[in-house]
Amino acid sequence: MSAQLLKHVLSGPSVMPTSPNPPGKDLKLFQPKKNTVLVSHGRPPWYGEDGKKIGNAFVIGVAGGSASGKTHVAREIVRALGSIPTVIILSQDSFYKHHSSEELVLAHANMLDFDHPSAIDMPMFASCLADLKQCKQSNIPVYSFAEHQRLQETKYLYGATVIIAEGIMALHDQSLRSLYDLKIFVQCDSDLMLARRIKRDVKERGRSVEGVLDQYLRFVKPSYDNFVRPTSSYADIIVPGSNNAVAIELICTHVRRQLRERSNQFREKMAIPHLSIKSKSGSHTPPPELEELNLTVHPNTPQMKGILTILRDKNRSRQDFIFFVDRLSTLLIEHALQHLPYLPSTVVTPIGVESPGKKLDAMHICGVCIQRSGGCLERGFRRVIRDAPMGSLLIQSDAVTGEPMCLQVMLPMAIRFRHMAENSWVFLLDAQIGTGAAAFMSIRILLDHGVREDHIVFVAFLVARGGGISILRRAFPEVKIVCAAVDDEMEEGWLEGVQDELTNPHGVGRKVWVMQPGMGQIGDRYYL
Ligand SMILES: Nc1ncnc2c1ncn2[C@@H]1O[C@H](COP(=O)(O)OP(=O)(O)O)[C@@H](O)[C@H]1O
Ligand SMILES: O=c1ccn([C@@H]2O[C@H](COP(=O)(O)O)[C@@H](O)[C@H]2O)c(=O)[nH]1
Repeated sequence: MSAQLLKHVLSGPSVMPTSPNPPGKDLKLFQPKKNTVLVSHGRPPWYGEDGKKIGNAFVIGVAGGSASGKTHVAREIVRALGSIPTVIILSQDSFYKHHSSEELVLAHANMLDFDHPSAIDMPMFASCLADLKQCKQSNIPVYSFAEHQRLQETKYLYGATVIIAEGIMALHDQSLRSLYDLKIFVQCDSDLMLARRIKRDVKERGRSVEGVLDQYLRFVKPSYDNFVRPTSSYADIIVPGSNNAVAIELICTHVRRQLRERSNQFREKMAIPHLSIKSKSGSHTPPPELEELNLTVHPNTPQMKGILTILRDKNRSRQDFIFFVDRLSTLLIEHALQHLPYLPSTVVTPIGVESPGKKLDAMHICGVCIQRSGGCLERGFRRVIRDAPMGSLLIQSDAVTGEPMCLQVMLPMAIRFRHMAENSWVFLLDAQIGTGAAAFMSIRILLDHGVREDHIVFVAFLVARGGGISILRRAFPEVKIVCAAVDDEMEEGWLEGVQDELTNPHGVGRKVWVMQPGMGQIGDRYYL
């Protein structure tokens, strides 16, 4: 088993991975949570150079009787996959329907049938699963076993490479079966299932032994015989409900092979054919003409030149650097506001004159900074656009392949819900666009959520003309890119032995492909 400890990301800042293998944690005791995106070393690109998605998430359906061991099998698969980037165990239990007060009275008397296929909201389950499979976000319902009720809240999920959907009826409907790449049925003796269910429901679901037995005889066993067991004929693999380590290893070998076939050396494609004119590697490709790039470059006023001169000066103090970065980000965000829609608006002035003007016509505006250096633009953003929610994306290069890896997605509410994302304007903030790999991934994440391409305004201090910008422009021509300057001169190459707390705490052998325009490592200069 891999030594990678899976981490729960997306449920709060405290769960950011701090190290792939924290000391003192017993991996055997580690229980992968259901309905949570589990991240090991990050998610590699799931799209090609054209910005279009390559394939879908790999979806496994796991059915079987109640307490047959479906959750156990799903968790063991996650554990055995170990370093697979991002996994969700999606539980069918979340999709039990909302119950009326009359139904709740029956439920608490063990008289409500939870084992009939009609008890589960199959269309909703299929639609959430289909969204996740297509790399879109989903806000799934939350169900309380203790209350026998669907709760008000929903759970936001996004970004899994592998999805394991488990439930007694997971193979029942064709609409679900058509979404699976692999169908599993967990086969278990009825007496073992009953014994496990009594133990589990008393301990974890607040039930009495008598109640569990009543419900079992009235609903659970007949339903197993009539609806659940027959679905085993749809399964690709029948896994025993106990002693199933060999079956699980076989499944994992299959999944690993499938994922390998889908991998795609993205960083190389972004960087290699577009070497800069001052490349250290000696290869020369003419950079694109500025007009071709369709950038919104801030007018090169003397004041702008002055700020850029200060920021390019490697001998400037950190205090100066921070002060002028904040000024520059304020100016750039002001400049970027020209891309938002405005409506005519007439006001009456204090001297009683009607004055025709404009007012902003955007429903939701939010900012998303690409960590860490995108955070340098946050202060400017907040100064100009008051009260706009901010989110962040953590994207880092893989230590071995150099691929951009998505480690954390913390998006504002307006983007988490698709209907709101479709009406949102998003300012994506990063200090510079070099290889363009992080910008590419961030734009793709927003598009996956339903943000319109022409509603994305990317704001960066500098763009490297010979970097990935032309590929980025070709892939996402509608995105507005606003910058202070476009640099021909930049440093380019592999940075070796970089130490960073998240992915490579010891700094050994880590190589990062860098293309840095004239301000160098802006995040380091601002924060360190
Ligand atoms: N292969 C197994 N070996 C030992 N105990 C198991 C195994 N599979 C499941 N169990 C135990 O049985 C109980 C029910 O399993 P669970 O996976 O929750 O069932 P399901 O999801 O099918 O309802 C749990 O307490 C679990 O620890
Ligand atoms: O409110 C509820 C909802 C469901 N159940 C029982 O749960 C099992 C399915 O869950 P497993 O994790 O697959 O065992 C099903 O047999 C229902 O009877 C419940 O008791 N109360």
